[in-house]
Amino acid sequence: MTDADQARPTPARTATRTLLNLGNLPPKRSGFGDLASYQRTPSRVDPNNPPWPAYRGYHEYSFAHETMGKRLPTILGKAIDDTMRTLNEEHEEGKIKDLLQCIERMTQLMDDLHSNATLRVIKDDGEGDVALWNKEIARFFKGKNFMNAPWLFAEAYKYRRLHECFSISTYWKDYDVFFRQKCDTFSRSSTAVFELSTRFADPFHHEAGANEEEKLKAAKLVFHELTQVCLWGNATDLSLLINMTEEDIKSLQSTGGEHLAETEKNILCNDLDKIWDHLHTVKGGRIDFVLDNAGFELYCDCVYADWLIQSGIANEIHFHGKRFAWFVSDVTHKDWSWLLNSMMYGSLFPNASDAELASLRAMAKRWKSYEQTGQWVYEQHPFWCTGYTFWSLPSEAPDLFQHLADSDLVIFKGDLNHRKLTYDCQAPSQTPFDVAIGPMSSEEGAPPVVSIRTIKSDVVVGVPEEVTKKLDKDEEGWRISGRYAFIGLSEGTKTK
Ligand SMILES: O=P(O)(O)OC[C@H]1O[C@](O)(CO)[C@@H](O)[C@@H]1O
Repeated sequence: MTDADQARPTPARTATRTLLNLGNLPPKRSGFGDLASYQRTPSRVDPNNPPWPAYRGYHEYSFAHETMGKRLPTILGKAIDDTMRTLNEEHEEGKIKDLLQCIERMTQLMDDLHSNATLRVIKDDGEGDVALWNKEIARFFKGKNFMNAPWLFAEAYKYRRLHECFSISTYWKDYDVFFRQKCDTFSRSSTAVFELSTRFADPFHHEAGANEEEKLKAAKLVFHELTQVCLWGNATDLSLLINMTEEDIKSLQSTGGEHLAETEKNILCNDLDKIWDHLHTVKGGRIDFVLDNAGFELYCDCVYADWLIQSGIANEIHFHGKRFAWFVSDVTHKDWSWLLNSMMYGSLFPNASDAELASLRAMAKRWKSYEQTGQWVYEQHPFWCTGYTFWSLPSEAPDLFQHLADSDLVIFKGDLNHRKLTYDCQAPSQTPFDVAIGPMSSEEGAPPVVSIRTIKSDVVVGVPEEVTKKLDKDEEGWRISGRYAFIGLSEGTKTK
């Protein structure tokens, strides 16, 4: 019996059973059509039963299988190595013993992953999300394990359990097992970092004597290119690229105009023009970034946000990060501060010229001043680190929804946010983006929402069926390669 069958209400039992002899009719056949083409009625959607069938770890055809079976244990193994390294560098006995217990808990988590254990509740570690987690487990995932729970939930649960290994300790509550990797990748991104800083350190200005029409045209061109810089910044994903060389990093970080033009054809759903039509009418507004990865991607997001302020479109930018280490490279407050401070004071790039370093500092100085004046605000709502998809955002985090509703545009960065927006299920690819994100587009007060993602997992919406069918046929692995991308807009209901 499939999960979908299990969720169906049991029909009322009839008093007597009538057995018909159907011997002359054609035999019963199974396997009619593709399960994925049936949409669940909205009232029956819940975290274990998405609008279309979920991806689950036991689905060997999906990236869920590879992730749950191989990638997560590898990531956890590396996390244990990192913690051992910290242990070897520590000198206080109390802290050493405490950290050893964290390592024991990580080893237990590894056993649970390997043995496909049942998902237990999260221990009360005083975090603001415990009630949300345990309510969801009790209501929808009782008795489920890592492989048969929907992939999105099981994967998020693993990162929450990893956090718990530390959050219940005495001295290591905020320890980030991925911090070293995140810093290291940024410091190996010098080519692309300086490509941008040397262009954007000087305040943005229009050509002298340009008229309004020319200014608008120029702004549109910058918008087009910077949005793509912000998009391809999402390609440097540490959870996928476990042992990246400097050359790998360089080829992923496309910031040059020529490369951008070449890669624009890989944006399978491209609402850039529609987004500009909306954005250029906004003056001194508020834009929100629901962040994805730290380091280079965050740096690109900040360059973009800086331009949004300088162009007069926005006067306020809210950045939404995670409260703790999440999906390897997601931004935490520590990553945010580290980026700005290492740009300003660090010496991460020993081969850089004085002019390059000066350009980086000039930008960091301006970004820090935005923070001081309150034009840039960093936030970290507990909801972002739960297993809920964003279909549940209005109901499970109404305060956050109301807050986002005040924005002129909410930009969701990256693959994971895209999975959460679309319920990470097997929706037909031609499903329009605003249909796929459900309440985030239809709820009263829903703000305009943009998803900017390089495609790194199975779910694809907003793309004609013939395009995905051809890719499925011709290019194995295209859904996880990060070679293709998505930039989609939902206008929301605010202005309607
Ligand atoms: O950093 P991003 O763009 O959210 O990508 C995260 C990656 O990890 C995944 O969650 C799979 O583990 C996918 O969403 C994607 O492959």
